[in-house]
Amino acid sequence: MSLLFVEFLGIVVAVSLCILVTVVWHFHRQHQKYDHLPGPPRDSFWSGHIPSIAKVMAAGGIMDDYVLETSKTHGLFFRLCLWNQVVVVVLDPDCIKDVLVTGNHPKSKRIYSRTGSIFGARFLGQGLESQIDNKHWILQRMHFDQWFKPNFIRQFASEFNEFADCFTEYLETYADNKTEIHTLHSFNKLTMHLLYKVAFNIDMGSLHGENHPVVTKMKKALTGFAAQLSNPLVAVNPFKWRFRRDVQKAIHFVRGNARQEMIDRNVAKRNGDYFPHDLLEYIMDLKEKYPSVMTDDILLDNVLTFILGGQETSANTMSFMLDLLGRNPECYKKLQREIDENVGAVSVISLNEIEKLPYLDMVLKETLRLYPVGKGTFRETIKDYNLGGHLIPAGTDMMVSFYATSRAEQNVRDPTKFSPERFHIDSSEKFSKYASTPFSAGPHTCIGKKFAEIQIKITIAKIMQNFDFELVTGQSCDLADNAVLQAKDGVKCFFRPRETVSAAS
Ligand code: HEM
Repeated sequence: MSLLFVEFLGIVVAVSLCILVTVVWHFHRQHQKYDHLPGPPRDSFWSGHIPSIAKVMAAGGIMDDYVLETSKTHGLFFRLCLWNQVVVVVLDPDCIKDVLVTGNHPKSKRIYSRTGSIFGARFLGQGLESQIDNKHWILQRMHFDQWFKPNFIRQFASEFNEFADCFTEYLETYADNKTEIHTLHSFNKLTMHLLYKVAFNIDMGSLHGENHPVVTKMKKALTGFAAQLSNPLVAVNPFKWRFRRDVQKAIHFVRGNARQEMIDRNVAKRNGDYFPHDLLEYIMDLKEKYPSVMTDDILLDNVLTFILGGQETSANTMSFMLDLLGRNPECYKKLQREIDENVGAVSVISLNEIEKLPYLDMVLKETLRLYPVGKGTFRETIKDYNLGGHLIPAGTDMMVSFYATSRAEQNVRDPTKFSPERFHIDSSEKFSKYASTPFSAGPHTCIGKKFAEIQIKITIAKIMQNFDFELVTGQSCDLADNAVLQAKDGVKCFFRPRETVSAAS
């Protein structure tokens, strides 16, 4: 061996040792900063609690199941280590109020900066969901809040009805009590078509047959979104290059399509054509009034944000609702009775009629308590912060798991039981309103809550008006975590037309 080679080897070993010592020191300092907080012991110095989380996921659970399990032994406030990153988990309702509402904490930069682009392709960009600059977010939110106000959304009641009718017509074709309907696929198509129509006046065609190309590409983009959020290694894995390329192409297609819609609308407006006050119209007015805030790119970011925020969330909620009703025949019958008695067979369900269905409201709330499809959210401390008597260092991510909070025995009585009555105004069971916040709370609360509630209630009421259904047997209750919470088997049902529907009294 030449002297030169030995010297070279010596340098390589010394540099590697220096790197190792620096990394060990960094990990050690990171852990030390949080050692005063409660939490389970780390599985490993390097990966922290990742092995335990991976074990739960390998057994068919989601990360939030691990969080819920941990809360049984470590309480409603604890720290978790994900590699060198420490996350403070907050499941205590009073602390959640502080994290989401009163404490004025911004969204976590580490988490939300990853939602702006997927594999380098701009996706949600700097729209409401991914905007981490608070000043810019406030400006956008202030403008969009107007469009999503309940009184504004009410004017779309006829479109919500029209789409629910298209959906029942679609179901009729297969309602022979022996054809399996994958309700999640069907609801996904419905919510995508409805969003495009109500928000952008775009007709995506029939619910039967092949998907519209935008639906197919959007699905691909969403798969990439979920993959990037759940496993950052997908972005660098050389064997995944084809997947990354397809996702990038899909995103370019979807953004290009939305951009073209905006151009076409401009031309049509110049020609004096009539348009409803849809979201696109509203967005384009904003651009004229505030050209420096609402650039073309920011507007496109928000178009995609509303589609992403509104489509799978509502579709999954409706599937979970059918699943829970199918497994709880008494609740099913009670809901059907309420709809028969208050709405009967009317063909257009107005918002006044929807307000006459308190049990439907309770069923929706209880469904979202058990399956908060948005799962959770993250905020960040900008200075050292005292939360519930625990000192949290500046720059820490605080995770609120809606799923684990509303399933924790400390927060809700008999939490795994489906009991819509617990949301009755006179219920003897009292729990904090921060024990179940599926639409989040505080300034970042879901902007589309009213939109989702109206859409879901009209669609479910129409299904119950027209059909009886039962779950296909042998389906698992396993959950999948694909950016939103999903039923792995998609909630398959058999439908049959109802024989008689009594008139509303
Ligand atoms: C059952 C249906 C829905 C559920 C459970 C849900 C849940 C949530 C949750 C938990 C958040 C807060 C996320 C966070 O704090 O990071 C959120 C935010 C948001 N949602 Fe929804 N959502 C639903 C439907 C919708 C609909 C229909 C739309 C639009 C058409 C929408 C648009 C948004 C937007 C834009 C945000 C970001 C708000 C902001 O940060 O200013 N969502 N949603």
